[in-house]
Amino acid sequence: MAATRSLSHTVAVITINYPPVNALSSPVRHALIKEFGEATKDPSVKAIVLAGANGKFSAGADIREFSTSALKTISLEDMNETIEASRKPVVAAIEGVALGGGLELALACHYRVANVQSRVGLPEVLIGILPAAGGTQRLPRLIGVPAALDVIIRGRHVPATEALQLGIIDEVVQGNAVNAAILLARKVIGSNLDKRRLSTNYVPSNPNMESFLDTAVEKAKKQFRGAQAPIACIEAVRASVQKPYKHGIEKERQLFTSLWATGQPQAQQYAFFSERNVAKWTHPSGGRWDTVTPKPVRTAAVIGLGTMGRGIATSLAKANIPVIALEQDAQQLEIGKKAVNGLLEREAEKLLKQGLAPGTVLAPVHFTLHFAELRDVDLVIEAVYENTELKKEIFRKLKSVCKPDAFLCTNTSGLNIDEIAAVTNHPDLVIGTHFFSPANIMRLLEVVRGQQTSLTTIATAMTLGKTLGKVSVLVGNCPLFVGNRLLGPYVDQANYLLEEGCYPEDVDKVLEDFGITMGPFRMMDLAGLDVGWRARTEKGLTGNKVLHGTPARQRLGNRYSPLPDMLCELGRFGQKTGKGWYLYDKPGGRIAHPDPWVKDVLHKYRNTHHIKQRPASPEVILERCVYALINEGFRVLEDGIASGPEDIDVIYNNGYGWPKYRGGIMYYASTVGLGKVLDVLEKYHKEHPDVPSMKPAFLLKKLVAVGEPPIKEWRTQVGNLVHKL
Ligand SMILES: CC/C=C\CC(=O)SCCNC(=O)CCNC(=O)[C@H](O)C(C)(C)COP(=O)(O)OP(=O)(O)OC[C@H]1O[C@@H](n2cnc3c(N)ncnc32)[C@H](O)[C@@H]1OP(=O)(O)O
Repeated sequence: MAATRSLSHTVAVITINYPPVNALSSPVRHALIKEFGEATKDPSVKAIVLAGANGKFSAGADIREFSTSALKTISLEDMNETIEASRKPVVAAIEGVALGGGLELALACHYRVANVQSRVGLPEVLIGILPAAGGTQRLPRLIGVPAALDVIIRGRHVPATEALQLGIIDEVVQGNAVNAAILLARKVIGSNLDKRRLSTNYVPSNPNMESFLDTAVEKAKKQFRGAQAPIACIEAVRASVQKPYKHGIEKERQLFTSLWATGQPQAQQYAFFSERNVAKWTHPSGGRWDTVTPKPVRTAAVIGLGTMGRGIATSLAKANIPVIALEQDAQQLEIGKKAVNGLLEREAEKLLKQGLAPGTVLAPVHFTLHFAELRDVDLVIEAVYENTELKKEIFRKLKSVCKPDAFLCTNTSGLNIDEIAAVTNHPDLVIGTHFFSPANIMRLLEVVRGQQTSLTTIATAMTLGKTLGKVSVLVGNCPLFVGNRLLGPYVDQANYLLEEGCYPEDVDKVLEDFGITMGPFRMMDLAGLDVGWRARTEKGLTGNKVLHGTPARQRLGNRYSPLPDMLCELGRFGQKTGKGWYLYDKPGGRIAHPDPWVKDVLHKYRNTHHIKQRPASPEVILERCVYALINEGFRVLEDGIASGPEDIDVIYNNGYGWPKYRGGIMYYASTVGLGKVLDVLEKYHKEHPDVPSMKPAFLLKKLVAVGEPPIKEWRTQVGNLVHKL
């Protein structure tokens, strides 16, 4: 049964029971209407409590139903109207989550009681839609327009204590919310419910309301660049102001329909499910997430307290895993300790605000200089800077101090895991973890399996990622793994565009207008141009190792742009030096100004190399940069480094500022049409055979040849391909 009913004296308790998250699917809506109808008719029932089984009220509408006709059976809002109209008081008992349609259902109830650990919210905007079951109409009526907009546009999960302060919740309890709701229900039997029916109230307004909403639209356009859902949310809330409820509901429906037609909800919902699917990892050997048992990680150690190590140590402590943090000398240890303690204090403040005792959530971090103290930990994360020799030296030490079954992780953004694992006695227990900075905030984690990494090690690292609140993607071991590997051809195209006539701000603008958080040049300035320069110097692409007589714009017969090297040779490393592709007010400044010096250098460079200036159109800039990413994405799939397009998309959405409303790089390719991507790449490659990264990938050609199957079927084609190679 999708919903059950029991009786507690005069109170009927109707419980949604639809694992895993009590989504309000068509069977649930039918069952709720049936149980509710019976409870309403039953003269022995004087009040009703609505609850969710297994400690969760409801995660809202069943997202999988949006693209089916099931949503049209009984609409959520029809159901909500029936509940709100009840003459018997209805109390929502919120445990776990009341999100989206779940909160909208609770808002249709006359009272709401929540457990202190629960969260409520209207996160529809994050999946490209708006709360269209009365949420944009009832919430402003309850808490006013500014507070409602803040909750709706950001789609944030509001902790119960904050929800109480905002007025969303009537009562917060430490214990069982259902028992508390029954008590409240009994108290309010026979009371006047007129004011508790939110749809009958008017939204508080003031003369500045229209301009407040106009400003909100302008802000949202800037902040969410191209995402339509936040704007639709504001327009729906606008329709609630001083208008009858029915008017607003009609507007909600219209906006939902127009949003659906943009394709953004479908892309964001693909992104939502992809994030869940990547947890269901598979290994080329046949091992899978559901057949391998992870080992518990009760204690962990972090080696190196630079930016990454601090974030990782904080992340572990936040997940209630006691940490031993190790540094090489007393001074570094002291600096690291201060930084970690600062981060933990901020976390403690957040917990206090949520009414939670930090001591029960945050585990202790112990700081040390001594490797011997790592002897009992279950898992070590080495997070020293990117240098294979240094990492190997540390892993040699770990081999002699750690217990033999300790898992050893190396945090790297692209070094060879196998080379590091080879210096230990148990390469099967070694795995790569590529955290993104700041590691205590960024959600993405690339988990990198080496040749010998065992399935248990993989399962343990993936589970740890989940415990840390990360979205973890299992990838294979190749230089730069998935995320950074794809950046190579993308940045190359951006550099070539400069050579040919564009300026950094032209290229960045096109990609940022497309929705990418930061264009390639602003991104490089932020990351530090010296990082790539050092790597190119080590590879012999620039610096003293380049053979005398090598043409400036060629390496090993392929096209090469020396422009970034030229900047670095002049000490222009980006934001940190106040100069890079852009000019900043001061070293460490954040506001990028187009730099006349860069323009001048580009003019001279083009003259020196006899390059005819041909500024590219926005369409060409977009295609060259984005299709370069896509093509490398197909190569990553061919090489078995990522196991499906979703993996690549999750990585780019969560670690590289790709706009989620475009689904992901590979999803975007599927919406453009693989045939078109192939044509553009083929044309480019014909004109520039010296840019091998733009040679269309075999898998792309194959998918076009088999009739461009939908993205969910690409995995099968990859499987066939890998078997045949
Ligand atoms: C007409 C429009 C009216 C209303 C619109 C809506 O209500 S839209 C839905 C709004 N709700 C949300 O966006 C909530 C989405 N879910 C979550 O944020 C998380 O799942 C949640 C509830 C916080 C639980 O997180 P947790 O990490 O514990 O689990 P996980 O995310 O892995 O989810 C478990 C499985 O449940 C599936 N799922 C979650 N929410 C929904 C949903 N609303 N509809 C359908 N399915 C949902 C999720 O995909 C997981 O499935 P699995 O097969 O196990 O991978």
